[in-house]
This record gives sequence, C-alpha cells and structure tokens, in this order.
Amino acid sequence: MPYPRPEGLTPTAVTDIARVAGATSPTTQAAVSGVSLSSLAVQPGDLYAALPGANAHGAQFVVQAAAAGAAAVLTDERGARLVHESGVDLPTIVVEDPRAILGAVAAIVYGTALPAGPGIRAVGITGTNGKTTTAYLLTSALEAMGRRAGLIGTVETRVGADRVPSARTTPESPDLHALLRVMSDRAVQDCVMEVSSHALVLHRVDEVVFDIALFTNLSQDHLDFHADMEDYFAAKASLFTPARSRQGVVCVDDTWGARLAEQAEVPVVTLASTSDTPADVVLTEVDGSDFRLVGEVAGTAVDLALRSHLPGSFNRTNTAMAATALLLAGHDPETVGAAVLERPVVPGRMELVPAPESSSGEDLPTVVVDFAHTPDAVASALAALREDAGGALVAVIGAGGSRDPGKRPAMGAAAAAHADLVVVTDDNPRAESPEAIRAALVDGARRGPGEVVEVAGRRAAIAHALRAARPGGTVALLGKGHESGQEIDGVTTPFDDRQVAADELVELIRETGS
Ligand SMILES: CC(=O)N[C@H]1[C@@H](OP(=O)(O)OP(=O)(O)OC[C@H]2O[C@@H](n3ccc(=O)[nH]c3=O)[C@H](O)[C@@H]2O)O[C@H](CO)[C@@H](O)[C@@H]1O[C@H](C)C(=O)N[C@@H](C)C(=O)N[C@H](CCC(=O)O)C(=O)O
Ligand SMILES: Nc1ncnc2c1ncn2[C@@H]1O[C@H](COP(=O)(O)OP(=O)(O)OP(=O)(O)O)[C@@H](O)[C@H]1O
Ligand SMILES: N[C@H](CCC[C@H](N)C(=O)O)C(=O)O
Ligand SMILES: [Mg+2]
Repeated sequence: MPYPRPEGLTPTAVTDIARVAGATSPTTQAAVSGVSLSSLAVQPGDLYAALPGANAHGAQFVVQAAAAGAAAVLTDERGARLVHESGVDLPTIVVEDPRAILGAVAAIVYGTALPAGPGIRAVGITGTNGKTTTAYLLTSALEAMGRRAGLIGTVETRVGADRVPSARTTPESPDLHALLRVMSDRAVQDCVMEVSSHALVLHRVDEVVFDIALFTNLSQDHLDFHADMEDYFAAKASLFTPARSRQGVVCVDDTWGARLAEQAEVPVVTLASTSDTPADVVLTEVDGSDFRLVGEVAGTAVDLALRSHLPGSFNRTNTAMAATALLLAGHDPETVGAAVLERPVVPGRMELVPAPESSSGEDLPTVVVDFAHTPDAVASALAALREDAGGALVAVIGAGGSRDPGKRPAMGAAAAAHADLVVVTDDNPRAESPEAIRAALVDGARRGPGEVVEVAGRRAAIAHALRAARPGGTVALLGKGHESGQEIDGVTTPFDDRQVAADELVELIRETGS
C-alpha cells in the first residue's frame, strides 16, 4: 500500500532542483510535483531518482518510470548513460552521489525544508531494541494528552485516520518528506518515528532535524550492514549531532549509552534503570510494573509515579524513556504522569494470544508473541516471561535469512539460557537455506542448559511447542511479532504468529477436549 502523498503542491522548477543539488542545470521549463526513487511508485509529474544499488541501478527502470509519468530524472554519471541508451528523453540532473542530496531535493519539492519546516515537533528514536515499543508508548501518551500525533515505524505509518503497513522501519527520504508534508497539512502536532541505523547511513532522514532524539540501547545486530559494533554505534551516534537533532534522551544502562552521553554534540538528558548508575533521571521504588521516575529534566525536578502496562523490566525503561521525552518537550509532569498511565496497544510486542472462547482455559499454555530477534532481546523477553511462568517455558525461535548471520548462534544460546525447551524453526528464510539458518541456531542453543529440538516449518514448530508446554506452561513465539507474512525465496505467504497460535490452540482443544 502506498504512503499518502500531499495534494495541491506548487510544482518545483527542475532548474531550482539542480541548484539545490549543486548540479549543472538542464535547459528546461519542466517542473516536478513529487519525488520517487522506485519506478514502481512513480506518479505523474514526479522527479525519478535513479540510484545505484546493490542489486541494480535505478536507471535500468527509467523506461517504466517515464511510462508512469516521471517529468525529470536525478541520477549519477552511469545512470545518465543508461537513461541516454534507453532512449528516454527527460530532463536529467546528474550528480556524483544522488542519494546524498535526495533529502535536500525532497525537502524543497515538498516544502519541508528547515527552518520554515512543516511546523511539526519530530521525535526520532534509535537503538537496537525498544524503538517500536517506545514509539507506541509515546504516541499513545501524546494522544491521551489531546495532541494530534503521527507515527512512522516498523509496524505501520499513521497519519490521522490513515494507517499504512510498513515495509521498512524508516522510509526513504522522498517518502519521509512527503509524509511530513501530509502531516503538516493535516495539522499533526507531533511526529514520532523510529530511526534505524540503515536510515542514518543511507541518508533517509537527511534534512530532518528532530526536536528530540532518543537512544534506547545497543547490542549485536545488523553486522551484515555495519563493519563492526563501533561502526554500528557511530551510525546511531550521528543522530545526536546538530544536523539531525536539537536535544536528546539517552539511556545509559549499557556502556554504549554512557559513551554516547559523553560524546553527544547536542544537550542530552541521561536515564538509568537503576539508581546504581548515575544519571539525570533514574527508576526507583520498583514494584512489579509500578515505579518512580526521579531526578531532573532541563532544570526542573522530577518525581513521577509511573506504571508499565507491558511485561518485562525493559518495558519499564521504555515507559520511562517516553515520559522523559515528554518532560523534555516541556509538558508538565502532572499531565505526563497521567498520559503515560494510558494502556497502549503495541502489536506483536509481548502480546498475549487470547485463549479460544471454547476452552476451559485451565490446561492450555499461555502464549505470548514477541518481536525479539537479537540475542539481547531474546534474553530480555524470556527473562521477563520466566518471572511469571508457572510451568515450563518453551521458546519457538528462528532467525531471518539475508540478515546478520553472526547473531544466530548467540540468539540460540540466549534462548537456551532462559527457556526449558527451545524449538528451533524458521523465521523469514528469504534467500538463504532454512536448514543452514536452523543449524546455526541449534549450534548456539546446545551451549545452554535448556532442551533443544529442531522443527522445520513454523506452524509445525508452534504446534509442537503448545503440546510440550501443557499443562500450564508458557510458550514464547519470538522474532516475528506483528509480521503478517513469511518470506521464503522472494515469495511472501500469509503467516501471522498470533493467528497461527490461535488456530493451533483450537486444534489442541479439539484433540484433548480441554
Ligand atoms: C541495505 C538496504 O537498506 N538497501 C536498500 C536500498 O537497496 P539498494 O540501494 O541496494 O537498491 P537495489 O535493490 O539495488 O535497487 C536500485 C534502485 O533501483 C530501484 N528499483 C528497483 C527495482 C525496480 O523495479 N524499480 C526500481 O526503481 C530501487 O528503488 C533502488 O533505488 O534501497 C532500496 C530502495 O529504497 C531499499 O529497498 C533497500 O532496502 C532493503 C529492501 C532492505 O531490506 N533494507 C533493510 C535491511 C533495512 O533498511 N532495514 C532497516 C532496519 C530495520 C530495523 O532494525 O528496524 C529499516 O529501516 O527497515
Ligand atoms: N528496552 C529494551 N531493551 C531490551 N530489549 C527490548 C527493549 N524493548 C524491547 N525489547 C525486546 O526487543 C524486541 C523488539 O522491540 P521493538 O520492536 O520495540 O524494538 P525495535 O528497536 O523497534 O526493533 P526493530 O529494529 O527490529 O524494529 C521486543 O519484542 C522485546 O523482546
Ligand atoms: N527490522 C528487522 C526485522 C527482523 C525481523 C525478523 N523476523 C527477520 O526477518 O529477521 C530487519 O529487517 O532486520
Ligand atoms: Mg522497530
């Protein structure tokens, strides 16, 4: 589903775009009223940004872009040759690195260029885990305060009543600037968005200056894209520079957060989950889901009684991060305290699968769907579930193909360190062999004390886990969270852990009569 586009824009002259891009201008009267970097998404009157990529060069698709109504092309030297060879005759702006100037171009076309900007307070959340959860907590609190909030992240993009499921965590810059324009036109006051490390490196958030940037934590992930953890950290840290944000909230629970707080080039408020770590605000008097947030934010003393509605100590931290961001934005503590108490729905994060109506419930396992797909998240999620689990704790786990292979054994080991039984199965194998991915997980899982079983096919694995957890145990379905499909070899077929678990629970009742 495409993102909403702004309506009634004044077209921007191609000559003006060339000036912003620092390129020699083609002699033309042409103007554009949108920007797209995929030929499949071009709308009539768009500037088609034909970028070089890992799989193809966008200029290979210029014929399709022209057929869809592109009015001009932005590309590099190689792209310009491809456009010429294709026979397409469109005004073409040529720069060395089109991706690097695309944010500035999109900001001019959509009227989102700062300092006039779209008049929205933007909050950008980065970190390995907790971005989506914190974004939902923040959006829900803002709405409870009566503000019009937009949301952009892994699960969906929300602009007023419009909800578009996401293909990626952070959109490419043309989509992002178009969304900011639409939000502005619809009088959205706050835009809460997740900022992935890919986005920071690939210029997806260029020309957006966040009013507040949040850092949750850093642990192993994405080392297929980043050279090492230092490189991954540097990408995240770039959000905390004046080109990208005005101020920040940094969780200093891990050493990366502590380093970031030291080197941030914008003022930051530090937050720690225990009073053992010095920070501007700390969580104290923890009692289950209740806690106090105590300290100082921007010169004002803070002492707030808060509650996390989601299981796990990490969700207390996510809740505290959201509250601190609101305080830093200048909302008064009483309002913030009340707003954060609202119960948010965070799809696929520690989400309980309801027992089927036909069940007496007693003999059935508790089933929780969670998006843990890093070693740290697997450990955190299972440790949280262990606290409440009466019987056995069974983890169903796979790992995404065409993604960091290095994290797989560590994910398996984390699962086996916390669960009584680990059922190793498939996640989204993508272009890789499911057997090879499972083998890497099994290899790690065998290092832990838990029992390990390998079950090919995610539905079969879920069915196996439900039976193994009877009676009264807990089944954690990890890694796919809100996802509604499973990607195998370029084909995505419908698969939702929550639905499959619900169906398999019904099947279990039919079999056992419980
Ligand atoms: C590593 C990465 O992020 N790559 C992104 C990048 O790919 P690429 O530059 O190699 O592009 P390519 O596939 O070679 O294609 C070249 C160009 O031709 C264009 N094209 C291609 C085919 C076509 O029919 N028409 C067309 O116009 C493409 O739009 C592209 O501009 O540019 C593409 C176009 O925007 C993205 O789709 C692609 O994201 C891929 C799909 C991806 O999987 N990205 C993931 C890893 C990602 O971004 N993840 C982060 C973090 C997730 C998290 O932890 O939350 C995210 O923000 O989602
Ligand atoms: N603050 C946290 N610290 C550690 N683990 C967390 C934290 N918050 C959430 N998690 C775990 O990480 C998983 C992913 O959380 P969430 O979707 O909020 O993160 P994300 O940063 O948006 O991830 P992604 O980059 O994949 O979109 C959760 O399902 C949970 O298991
Ligand atoms: N945003 C993450 C999501 C991973 C989810 C997991 N189900 C997988 O497929 O690896 C990524 O693209 O790496
Ligand atoms: Mg996310």
